[in-house]
Amino acid sequence: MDEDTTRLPGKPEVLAIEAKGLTKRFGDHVAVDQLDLAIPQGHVYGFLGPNGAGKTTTMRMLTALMPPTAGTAAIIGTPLSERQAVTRHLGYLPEEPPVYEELTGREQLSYVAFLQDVPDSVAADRIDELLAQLNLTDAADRPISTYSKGMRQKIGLIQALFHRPAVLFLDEPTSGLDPRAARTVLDVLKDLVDEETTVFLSTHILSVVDELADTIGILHEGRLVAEGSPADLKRRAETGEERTLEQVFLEVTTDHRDEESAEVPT
Ligand SMILES: Nc1ncnc2c1ncn2[C@@H]1O[C@H](COP(=O)(O)OP(=O)(O)OP(=O)(O)O)[C@@H](O)[C@H]1O
Repeated sequence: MDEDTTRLPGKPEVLAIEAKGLTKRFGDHVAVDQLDLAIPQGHVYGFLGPNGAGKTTTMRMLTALMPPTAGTAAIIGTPLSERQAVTRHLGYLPEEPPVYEELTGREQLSYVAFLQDVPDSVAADRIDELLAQLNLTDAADRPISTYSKGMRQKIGLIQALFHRPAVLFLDEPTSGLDPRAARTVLDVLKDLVDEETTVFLSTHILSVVDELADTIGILHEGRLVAEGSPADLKRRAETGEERTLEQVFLEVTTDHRDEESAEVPT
């Protein structure tokens, strides 16, 4: 039988991110509780939730950095258990981007290119292009130890997208950025989405997901308590009344521990 279900007529396209019953326990504490996700390729998924809701833990599991306690997940159809294969499909910008303080921004990116087997001739041009796109050219040859938080964040973003991954996981990508720098990063993300990159974006900045996300998922106490398009979430099903994303967030992140439903609340 043909394994490639993407090419069979009538069969659904392989999902960018699929999770079934994904669960993480730390001792008695359930940080992520039976999470199901089905995110199509090319989508932007905005992942919201209060502090401690389990967002970073979810991203660490989906990027194969932390094994789940239970459940399964796959990136572009490759199960997380096939760690090497799965990491080729994905890029990850964690909250604290991993960088060598003593290297310059350019050297750090050259090192990343080397680790990713990108030939020097190709890497140099791509590094120049990305540094320019993120307004880092002037700082490129200074040690990272002299960088501001926002500059580090941009280097972290370049690292995450350098190998042109199909799926990009971003933890607070605009954290520490001034409004102009945040706009630059959002424009870079929009270009990636135009090229069919799937973006899984965790942030506390609601306007960012409101602008970029095709689907928003809200996590509370490890459970997905709401999921839908920004427009659907903001429209009350019963009355058609409009509300802000902030109102939705505040409503669905009150105590939902005993509720089973992950539907859009009305
Ligand atoms: N390594 C760990 N050991 C024990 N508990 C952990 C560990 N990592 C996370 N937790 C706990 O799991 C829960 C979820 O944490 P997580 O960092 O995933 O939340 P978050 O939604 O990313 O929060 P924030 O918005 O504050 O970054 C928290 O209660 C946290 O204390």
